[in-house]
Amino acid sequence: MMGEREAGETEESSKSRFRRICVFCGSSSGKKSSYSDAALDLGKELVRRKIDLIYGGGSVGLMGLIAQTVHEGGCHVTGVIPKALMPREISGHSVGEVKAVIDMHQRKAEMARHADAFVALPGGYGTLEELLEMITWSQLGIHDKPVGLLNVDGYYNPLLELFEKGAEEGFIKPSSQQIVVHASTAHDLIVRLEEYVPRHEGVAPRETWEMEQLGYPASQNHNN
Ligand SMILES: C/C(=C\CNc1ncnc2c1ncn2[C@@H]1O[C@H](COP(=O)(O)O)[C@@H](O)[C@H]1O)CO
Repeated sequence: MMGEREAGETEESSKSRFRRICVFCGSSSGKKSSYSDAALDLGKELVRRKIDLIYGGGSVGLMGLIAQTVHEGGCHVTGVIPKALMPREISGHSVGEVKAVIDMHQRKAEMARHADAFVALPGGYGTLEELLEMITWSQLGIHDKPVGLLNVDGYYNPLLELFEKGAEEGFIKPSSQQIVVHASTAHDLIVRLEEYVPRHEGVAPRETWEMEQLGYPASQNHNN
């Protein structure tokens, strides 16, 4: 008995608590094929669960792989890209919807506002900065959306160890350690994100952190 589901759908593919997930990932592909495989795998997992993608725009590196996979799978792709990165020689040719924004700050605010959860694939400084800001915003109570690390081939082990050390040394509250959800496969990570319940105390109530107060009114739209 399939109930409300269509033929071929599993329980996982028929519903998700997330409508859109924001993925941060390398503008390069990295040296191991496992990084590209993981980007493709995550893209397929989003499609299976009918989750739309928000990402940094462009077609370079792992960003391009996941965007292409989600787009070809029939889910919506929104690339949020600062005007300065829009020339094709920098970011390549985007798929799906492209939202042009003024700068990196506005990009992050846009991504954060529209996503229901965040996932970081392997990446460099840009990915780390985006990931850490979403963790910090969760810690402060700006949002309570799940933040996940796809720890492909142990790429993020040193960062996870640093977080442990931060807690041991008294810089990260034990209650804030649960903000970061991690797994080594896309399937396991999405399952954990679906189950995530925020348990830490934000520093200030969320209503007092409206994005509008950060200088990015919801009505502001810089589509070209
Ligand atoms: C620097 C290079 C290409 C720049 N092209 C980019 N296009 C779109 N978005 C980008 C680009 N570079 C960085 N980003 C954002 O940061 C994350 C990736 O940065 P990383 O340093 O590669 O990890 C990504 O999530 C984007 O939001 C040529 O390599």
